[in-house]
Amino acid sequence: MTEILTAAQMRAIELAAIESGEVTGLELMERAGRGVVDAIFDAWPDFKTARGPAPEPPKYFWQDEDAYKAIVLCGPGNNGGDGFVVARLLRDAGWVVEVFLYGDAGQLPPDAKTNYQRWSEIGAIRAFADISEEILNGASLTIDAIFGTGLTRPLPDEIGNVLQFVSVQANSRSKVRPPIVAVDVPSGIDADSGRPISHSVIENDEGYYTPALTVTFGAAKVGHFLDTCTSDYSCNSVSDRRGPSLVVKPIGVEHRIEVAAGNSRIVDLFEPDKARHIDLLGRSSVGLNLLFLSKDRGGHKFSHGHALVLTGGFGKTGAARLAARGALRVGAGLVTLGVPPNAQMEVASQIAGLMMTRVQGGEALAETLTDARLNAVCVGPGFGHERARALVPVVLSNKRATVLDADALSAFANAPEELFETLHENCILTPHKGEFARLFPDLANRLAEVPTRGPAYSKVDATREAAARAGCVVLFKGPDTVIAAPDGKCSINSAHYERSAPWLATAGSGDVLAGFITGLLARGFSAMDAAETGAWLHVECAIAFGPGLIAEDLPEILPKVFCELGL
Ligand SMILES: NC(=O)C1=CN([C@@H]2O[C@H](COP(=O)(O)OP(=O)(O)OC[C@H]3O[C@@H](n4cnc5c(N)ncnc54)[C@H](OP(=O)(O)O)[C@@H]3O)[C@@H](O)[C@H]2O)[C@H](O)CC1
Ligand SMILES: [K+]
Repeated sequence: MTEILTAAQMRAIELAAIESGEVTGLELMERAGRGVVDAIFDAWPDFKTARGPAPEPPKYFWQDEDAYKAIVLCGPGNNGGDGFVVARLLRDAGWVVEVFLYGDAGQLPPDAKTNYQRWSEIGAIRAFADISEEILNGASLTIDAIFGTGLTRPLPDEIGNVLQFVSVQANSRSKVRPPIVAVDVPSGIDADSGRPISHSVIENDEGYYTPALTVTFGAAKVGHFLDTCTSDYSCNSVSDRRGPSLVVKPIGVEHRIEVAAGNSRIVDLFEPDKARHIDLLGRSSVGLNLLFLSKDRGGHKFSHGHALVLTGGFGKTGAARLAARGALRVGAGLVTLGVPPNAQMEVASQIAGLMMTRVQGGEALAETLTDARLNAVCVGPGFGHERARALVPVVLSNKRATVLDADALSAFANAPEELFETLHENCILTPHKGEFARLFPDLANRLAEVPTRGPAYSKVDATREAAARAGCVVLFKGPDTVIAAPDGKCSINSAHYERSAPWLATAGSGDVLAGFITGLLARGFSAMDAAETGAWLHVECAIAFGPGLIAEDLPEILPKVFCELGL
């Protein structure tokens, strides 16, 4: 797990570092600008040479001069200050650089003003009004240093119009365009929520602009992994196949940010309210309870738990069978499918390795659950609303660790409070966007409103509120899956940037996820650990399988993922 920060947390760290006397704001800005230029040269090694010929393939630009040319768009705050540093360093590296400033140079904050002056001594600064399509198209690279973590309100039209064009540039699939590098955060995107504050101004048919590369400082920001910030429109990224890149450059304040297990966490230092802490489930598995996934040599099947996966009726059992297969592969000792009589034949012919028991109504289910060895239940995939309304209360009253998915959630759309009253701390709800809106319509509406102020209401906020209301863990699915516990503990399971897994968007993939989590519950994981580990493994499986993935492949590739983890 990796710590990710809100804009306020990052500001607090920066301030503490400056106030302690260990670094000046100006030095931090210099390191930030240097970080951007280093990241550019890492991403496009040809740019280091400062002069053409244009790299082949791909063609990054239209070159009509010897030197590479950068357009640097600077805003009125410290993000703009970083832009002036980048301009100077690129020029030192032999580039032609054109700088544009939004706003009044006299109003720049002190460190940005110093760097403005340093640049003024070596180059011109023009107003935003002078920017044209021709200028932007004639560059090898555009640097977006307009706004970073300080964005508070909708963008003025003048900036919106430039970003509108940049957006078309970045998103064009028909032409090779000069890449865009965002300093800290793509301008107009709120650093906490990943949502555009300026929605109406810039969004076009192809969506918000996606930089080829975003370079952020010290730690990634929460918004980098949420909502629009993770949309994947760019065809002009560092590597087209991989999609947009996010690079975190150190600026010397990292000792103040929790980086490794055992260190004090940022939240302990700056926010006594531990609930504000947010983890990122990224490439690193550090912090996940993976050792617990190994099976000790002396164990037998009952020492790894017994999961019950309830199925729907005839013709509707596929989803639950996928979940059951996931539960078995993730290591539950036994998995039993609870099947209504009309689906027995269908299930019996397709369940190698699984067991089956007859579960028609509430009485039969209560009887089944008298077996205390059944320690985890999955209910919802392919279940049907009627069956869910009858059986979910029985499952919940038996207080087993339980995953409620799909129909087990939607069936309570008219009376979510009824469901919340019966949930307990060992439950996990796994809604996708539509199911979330059925159970938490007010939170979904708030999330759907176009934000007019930053920090904007985010998927993290909504999931935390939902978990507190439901009194159990909520895993809000999507390409930006957010997992929250009632006490506010929260993580984002990222499937973006170097962990991009677009093939996961396939029918049945959510059923397998519910099965993974149920299997982990059966193995004794706590609800939050099971949700986090299940979601993380789910993405790892998709990455391990790659293109062509269908849901059935997810459980089958899990052994390979386990092997690579050294289990
Ligand atoms: N955190 C670090 O360790 C470092 C951060 N650096 C860089 O600094 C920015 C954050 O700088 P900050 O000055 O706080 O914020 P911004 O540059 O993003 O923007 C603030 C200014 O913009 C005005 N503003 C905000 N929204 C709008 C808008 N919609 N339209 C017009 N103007 C807007 C705001 O004005 P106010 O009236 O709201 O005060 C500010 O003037 C961070 O992202 C990093 O890039 C350091 O350089 C390195 C260390
Ligand atoms: K920016």
